[in-house]
Parts: sequence; structure tokens; C-alpha cells
Amino acid sequence: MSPAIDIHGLCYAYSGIPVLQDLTFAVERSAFFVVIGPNGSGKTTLLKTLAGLQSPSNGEILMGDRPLAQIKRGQLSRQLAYVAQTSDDDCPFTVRELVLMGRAPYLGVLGIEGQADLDIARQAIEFVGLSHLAERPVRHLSGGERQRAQIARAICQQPELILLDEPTAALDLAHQVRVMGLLADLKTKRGTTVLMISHDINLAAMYADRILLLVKGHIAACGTPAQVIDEKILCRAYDCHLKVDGSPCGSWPRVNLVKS
Ligand SMILES: Nc1ncnc2c1ncn2[C@@H]1O[C@H](COP(=O)(O)OP(=O)(O)OP(=O)(O)O)[C@@H](O)[C@H]1O
Repeated sequence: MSPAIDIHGLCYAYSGIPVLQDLTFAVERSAFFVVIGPNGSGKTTLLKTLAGLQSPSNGEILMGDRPLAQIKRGQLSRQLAYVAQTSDDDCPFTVRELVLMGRAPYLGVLGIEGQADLDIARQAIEFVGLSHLAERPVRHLSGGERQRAQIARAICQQPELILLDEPTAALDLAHQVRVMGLLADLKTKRGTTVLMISHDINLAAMYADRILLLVKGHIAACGTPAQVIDEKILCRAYDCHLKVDGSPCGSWPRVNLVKS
């Protein structure tokens, strides 16, 4: 079976300034794939390009075995969901209304939801543990609750692939683990491919099947957590001292920061 996404020689430039340079990698179906890398290395640019929000300056992105550029917007919305790194401070909709927007790609010309759509939205809200807040405006939620509402909207879209830009950034420790667990469940229970950006290498080590380390728009490493979370590779990539050992909680590596 073809990978969920297959990327060949991908380049992207803002006003002629190269940001992504000759990226070639694949994300297998039903994988939990995490992109890490220093600030400004091009992670968000990569995610937006994979979401079809901007066209690459060069290279090819295959979604399944079709070029992304040839997939119509409506069909793409049924194939992938994108959760941006936004705080939605002004979102006037309730959680239920926001999540129901995930059904838009499936509605007819009148845009009226049926009972099946309402049920899928309710299940998505349950899935992220927000049922008690379903009728509350999103702008009255905490940062972490908003993040989970956005994830529920993406789940409601029933995509094969979900792209998330730092979904755990606004979350406390318990919710970080809960959201990563939710995403792992999406992968194992529904076969969804999860591709997310994270600055938390230890969370990535716990959950990722594969990690891609992006540095200055280039792939510095791509492989299993044990292959990428390597002291030499990370010290060079982040230009800082750190120590890598084994996690006391399982068979994955752990990064320890060293005082400068
Ligand atoms: N709209 C834009 N116009 C011009 N340059 C941009 C634009 N968006 C991003 N950049 C630049 O592209 C580079 C990569 O930015 P990007 O946001 O993709 O990095 P990132 O790895 O996601 O960073 P961070 O970890 O800080 O979120 C940066 O140098 C940034 O300043």
C-alpha cells in the first residue's frame, strides 16, 4: 500500500528566501509521525504546505498515490484535517457548533446537517472529554480546552490524515499526556495517520513511531525515536548541551537539559 504522504524534493520559499530545501520523506499510513526542530526551522511551513494551504516552489507531494495539487479542495477536506496553532480568542461559536463545522465537507448544497452528522460531532466532543462544555462559546474556554475543541473539529471531519501544529503547547502536564493518548487512540482505533509538530522531544519519544528532525529547512534526521533522539544529533541541531538516557517509564529515550 502507498504511504499516506510521499514527499519528493520539496522546496518552499517566502519571497525568494528558501525555507524548506529538498525534503524527501514518506509518512506511512496509520503512523504517529512527529516533526521536531529548532525555532524557525520550517516546521509550520512544512505542515501548511502538506495541508495544501500553499504550493511548494519545487518538488512533489503525493497523497495516497495522487499528487496533492490535483486533489480538489472538497475532496482534500475529506482526506485531511489541519489543526493550526491558534488560540481562537474571538471564536463566537459554541464547542458543538465549532465541532460540527468539521462536517462541512460532507454536507449537500444547503449545508444542513443530518442526525448522522450530529452524532459524529457528539462522539468527537466525547472523545476529547468536552461533553460538559458543548454549549459553551469557545472564547470562554481555557487555552487547553480550546485546543481540544479544535482537535474534536478535526476528528469530526473523519480524515485519513490529521496534521497538528503543536497541539500540546497550551496544555498542562495531564492534558499533554491525555491529548497525545487521544491521538494515539485515533491511530490505533481508527487507522488515522497523525502528523504533528512538537517542541517536546520527550513527548515525541513516548508516542511517535517516527520522528523527523528539521534544521534550517533540511532533514537532519528521520527515523525511530531511538535513531533520532541521539545526544550528538540533538546537540548539533539545537546548538546546546543536553544528555540523552533511557526513560525510567518505558523503552524510549529521554532528553535531559543541561544548565548553560
Ligand atoms: N509568511 C511569511 N513570510 C516570510 N517569512 C516567513 C513567513 N512565515 C514564516 N517565515 C519564515 O520562515 C522560517 C520558518 O518559519 P516556520 O514558522 O515554518 O518555522 P517553525 O519551525 O515552525 O518555527 P517555530 O518553532 O518558531 O514555530 C522563519 O525564518 C520565518 O521567519
